[in-house]
Amino acid sequence: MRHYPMMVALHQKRCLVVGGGQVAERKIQSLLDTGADVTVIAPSCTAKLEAWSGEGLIDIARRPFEQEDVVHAVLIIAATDDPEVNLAVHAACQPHQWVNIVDRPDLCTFTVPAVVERGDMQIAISTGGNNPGLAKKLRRQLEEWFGPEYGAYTQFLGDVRQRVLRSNLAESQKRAILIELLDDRFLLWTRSGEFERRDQEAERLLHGRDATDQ
Ligand SMILES: C[C@@]1(CC(=O)O)c2cc3[nH]c(cc4nc(cc5[nH]c(cc(n2)[C@H]1CCC(=O)O)[C@@](C)(CC(=O)O)[C@@H]5CCC(=O)O)C(CC(=O)O)=C4CCC(=O)O)c(CCC(=O)O)c3CC(=O)O
Ligand SMILES: NC(=O)C1=CN([C@@H]2O[C@H](COP(=O)(O)OP(=O)(O)OC[C@H]3O[C@@H](n4cnc5c(N)ncnc54)[C@H](O)[C@@H]3O)[C@@H](O)[C@H]2O)C=CC1
Repeated sequence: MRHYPMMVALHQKRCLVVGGGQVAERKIQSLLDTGADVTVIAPSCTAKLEAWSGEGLIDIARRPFEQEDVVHAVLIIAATDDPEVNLAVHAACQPHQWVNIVDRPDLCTFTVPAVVERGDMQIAISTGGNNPGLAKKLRRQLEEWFGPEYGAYTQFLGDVRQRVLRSNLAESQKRAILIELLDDRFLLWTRSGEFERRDQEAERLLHGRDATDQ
């Protein structure tokens, strides 16, 4: 059955990760980027997880998993190296909880995609569990195509779009500007650091005249 791709707001949501190894660390990194409230249950953790705990970014309970640990978590990831423990985590979860069992794709109610991250712009890649290595390879290829400028570019497009939508322009004019805004020149100016030129052109679009005329 195909999974539904969605971007989930996890800010301050309680997330439980059982296991504190390399795989757990990778999943936790992306959870922290969302502002999730992350608790880790594991007898031993990687140095990075210990460091995050020291900085107050995550809570670690340094002991084996217990069934009651899943209570109150909206999202649970079982990432231990013991298949039986991972199964026990799955068994403890309720149907309304989002569950990822790292060694049992068939039991996952969500899986984690490979992600190209450029500020607010994200490209998520799933292979439907067929080959995570392919997702990783495609992520690396796309990272070549979508450079770091896409973060600032997305921000710029968001700011101008908001101004267009809040303006008193006619709907047809708004639509025309939003289409024009996606012309590659704005991307190229962002890439080359010509922000003033880019922003002036955006002003010209918004006001229908040369911004320097003002
Ligand atoms: C179903 C899923 C569940 C989930 O974890 O959410 C899952 C399951 C499994 N992964 C396994 C192995 C590997 N996974 C990776 C890497 C990643 N795995 C990720 C996601 C997913 N992995 C979900 C499906 C995603 C999709 O639809 O494609 C990525 C994309 C996201 C992330 O984890 O952050 C991340 C790349 C991030 C990046 O670099 O961008 C590598 C490569 C490496 O580590 O270098 C290997 C070794 C090579 C190999 O085995 O292919 C195994 C066998 C374990 C064993 O051997 O016991 C299972 C279990 C099974 O398949 O049975
Ligand atoms: N889905 C994915 O992306 C991938 C999944 N895997 C699977 O993930 C598993 C874990 O891999 P790694 O993180 O590399 O292993 P690891 O050996 O680095 O870490 C295992 C962790 O599990 C913890 N643990 C063991 N028993 C526990 C218990 N009873 N309660 C709580 N924590 C417990 C350990 O303390 C340790 O922190 C592998 O066995 C493999 O099956 C492996 C690669 C990718």
